[in-house]
Amino acid sequence: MSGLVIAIDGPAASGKGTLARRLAERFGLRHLDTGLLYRATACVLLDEGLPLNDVEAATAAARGLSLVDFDEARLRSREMGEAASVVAAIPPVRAALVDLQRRFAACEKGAVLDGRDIGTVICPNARVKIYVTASPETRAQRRALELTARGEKTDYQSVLADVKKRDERDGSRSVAPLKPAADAIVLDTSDLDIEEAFRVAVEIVERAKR
Ligand SMILES: Nc1ncnc2c1ncn2[C@@H]1O[C@H](COP(=O)(O)OP(=O)(O)OP(=O)(O)O)[C@@H](O)[C@H]1O
Ligand SMILES: Nc1ccn([C@@H]2O[C@H](COP(=O)(O)O)[C@@H](O)[C@H]2O)c(=O)n1
Repeated sequence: MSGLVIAIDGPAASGKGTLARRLAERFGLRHLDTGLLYRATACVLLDEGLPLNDVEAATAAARGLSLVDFDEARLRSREMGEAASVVAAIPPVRAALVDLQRRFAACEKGAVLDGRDIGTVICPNARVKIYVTASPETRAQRRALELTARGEKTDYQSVLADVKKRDERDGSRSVAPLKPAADAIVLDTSDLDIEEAFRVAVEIVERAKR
């Protein structure tokens, strides 16, 4: 039997990265936060002073990515999340990143990947698919707290506007739009703290392993 591939998808700040990291630790698997790939692609364009809709430059940046060069703290800024969702809507950029993600998932033991299209496009045969969501207001509150703790100047209303804009852009693009796979289990964390959400996610994985 092939390895245990766990696909975690969901909108911005829903808590999928937190769950993916913890599930990887619990089940002894590698973890890939695929959002970092799009953030890193956008970062190359911003650093070179190029527009985010430059298809050729964005595609070349995606093809040239090296996971080891990531400056995670910088990539996780609010500016980079917004820029990532612009380059992520360019079909050749997405195509350039497919193999890298599938190779990561093909590890013998399996892997945990989180993003927007893991269960629908990257790993349609994943043994476990969880679609993590929460209300926009809850997600904005969590993200605003996180950014403030990291020293980024921010306020709840503008983070909420960002979250809604990103939902709209990610959900309406022509290729690999954000949506739950038909066979995903939807986990709404609006009324769950991190521990509660993790307990439910572990149960989902344990059930799928049986
Ligand atoms: N169930 C929860 N209750 C409260 N806070 C949470 C919960 N899950 C995650 N968080 C917090 O919310 C913030 C966003 O979580 P996380 O980074 O896991 O989301 P994400 O979906 O991976 O975001 P992104 O799409 O931007 O990568 C973090 O500060 C995290 O600690
Ligand atoms: N599989 C994925 C992962 C991410 N994206 C796009 O990148 C943006 C940033 O992602 P985060 O998870 O780090 O917030 C996101 O808004 C998406 O536009 C994607 O398209 N597919």
